[in-house]
Amino acid sequence: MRAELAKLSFEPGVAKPDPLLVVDGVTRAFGGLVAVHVEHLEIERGAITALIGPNGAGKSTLFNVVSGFDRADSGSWTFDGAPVTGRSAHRVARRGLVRTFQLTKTLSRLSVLENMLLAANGQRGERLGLALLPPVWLRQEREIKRRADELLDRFRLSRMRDEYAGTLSGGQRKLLEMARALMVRPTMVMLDEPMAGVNPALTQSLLSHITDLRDEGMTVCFVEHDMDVVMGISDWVVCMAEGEVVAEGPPHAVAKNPAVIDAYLGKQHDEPGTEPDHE
Ligand SMILES: Nc1ncnc2c1ncn2[C@@H]1O[C@H](COP(=O)(O)OP(=O)(O)OP(=O)(O)O)[C@@H](O)[C@H]1O
Repeated sequence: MRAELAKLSFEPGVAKPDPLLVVDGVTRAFGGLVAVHVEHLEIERGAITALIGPNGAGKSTLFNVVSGFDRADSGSWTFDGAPVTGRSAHRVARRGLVRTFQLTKTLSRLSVLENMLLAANGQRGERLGLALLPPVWLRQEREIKRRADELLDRFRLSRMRDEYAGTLSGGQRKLLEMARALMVRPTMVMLDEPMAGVNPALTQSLLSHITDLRDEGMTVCFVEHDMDVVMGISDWVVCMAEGEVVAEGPPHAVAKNPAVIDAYLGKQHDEPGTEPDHE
């Protein structure tokens, strides 16, 4: 349905042909600051959606709320037709929605493989009865290891399998973060600045991993500040400013959208100390 996106009206909150995630009336405030106030947002299944907006626009907070890492003050959201409002991150992940973090969650004093196995935690032993039966448990253990090795191979981290994760470069940590997210075989991944701090060679590799995931049918939503990256791989772009969705559309339409230009320029103009001197 990706091709259908170009036919939509490019309005904030526009209905998508086949939405996987649907957000309604979600608000989240910190003290007096309304970090997120999203009236309606649909994320198309099987597409790459970029979430852009100036610093403090509410992008990470929205990711946190829908993925179960933070609570909303109001609103609801559904994933693949099922209500997931207020569910824990663990339960949301079991439904197929997984997020990664700007600062990766890898544990430096564990090996790369152990980090992968930890990400699968919760798959095993979900049903206590089964978990108590050693053969079943062992079979699951083997399956989880096989999945981890397959992903380490895919992300070219096999060489590092038994090294401490702390020895990985920044870019390799990002790859590991993505590989870990895939351990639970999600249908949608939310990537928070997957390219930040990554050298140009690995950026290319990360970008092709993201498009490969989409081409295999996964839904990808990612927060990104680098507009070249956004333009290069997104099927659709959502722009937030001051907690709200201010524009949506295909990359080139969004780049020209006055609300988007305002969001970025307005931020600069509002910055204390950047006012022109009228004296
Ligand atoms: N735990 C928190 N406590 C207090 N304020 C918070 C908290 N988390 C976020 N905020 C505030 O909410 C607003 C939105 O922050 P958020 O991190 O979601 O923005 P963002 O669009 O992801 O920004 P960036 O691009 O800089 O990561 C900001 O003003 C931020 O300071």
